[in-house]
Amino acid sequence: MSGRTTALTPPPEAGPPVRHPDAPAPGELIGAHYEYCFGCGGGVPHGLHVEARAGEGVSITAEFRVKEAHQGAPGLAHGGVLATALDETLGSLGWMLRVIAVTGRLETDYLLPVPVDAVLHLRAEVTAVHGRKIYCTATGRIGGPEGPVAVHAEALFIEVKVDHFIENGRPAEIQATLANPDQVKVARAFEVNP
Ligand SMILES: CCCCC/C=C\C/C=C\C/C=C\C/C=C\CCCC(=O)SCCNC(=O)CCNC(=O)[C@H](O)C(C)(C)COP(=O)(O)OP(=O)(O)OC[C@H]1O[C@@H](n2cnc3c(N)ncnc32)[C@H](O)[C@@H]1OP(=O)(O)O
Repeated sequence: MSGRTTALTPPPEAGPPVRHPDAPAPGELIGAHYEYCFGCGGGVPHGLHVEARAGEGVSITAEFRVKEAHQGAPGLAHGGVLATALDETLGSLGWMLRVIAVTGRLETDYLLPVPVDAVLHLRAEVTAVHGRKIYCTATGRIGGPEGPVAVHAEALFIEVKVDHFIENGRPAEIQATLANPDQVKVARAFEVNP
């Protein structure tokens, strides 16, 4: 495709991604990383409620059902919402590498309109890693897991420590999160000590 930025092309020194030995088994459901995450949290009524599963290698599969609250045009999903679904799926790749990573850059191609009530079948994979930089791609298909590609993304995620959230998040939510044992368990899964 044209117009790609060089920032999304791994440098020659980049290495292949390595699945962490403690990564969840293929097919295993990956729960929400944060209850109030707009992408995956159960505590957000109009959120996307993306449901992700570990894939083979360093990959993730996920599903997102487009709801009325996600429209941009009559009966069609908003492009930003679809980018969120891709971003969320890509973010879950951290579970396979056992690192926390945030989106640095996300480029999205919209190939087909996605109607309300459609299920977007998502798949993301890491293509290369260079230091803290994680190069990855994702697709969203409609009509089934093997259906036509409706959206495609290329992204660069950057590894961060849990301090990234503690230093930058609004204190009220950070304190509530650190007081929640389930949430601390999620952070521990990444071998960090909040
Ligand atoms: C307290 C409780 C904690 C709760 C959380 C617990 C657990 C979390 C668990 C799981 C998380 C799991 C899943 C998450 C899933 C989905 C969420 C969706 C993902 C998101 O929605 S996440 C939100 C949006 N995201 C941001 O909010 C980032 C804002 N941003 C920054 O916070 C900084 O910008 C940062 C940290 C990215 C980098 O800052 P920095 O100072 O650490 O590092 P630096 O700038 O040196 O960059 C290092 C190297 O990356 C290159 N680089 C950086 N940015 C680039 C860009 N845009 N384009 C091209 N290259 C880029 C540089 O060029 C350099 O490259 P080089 O090393 O070659 O020089």
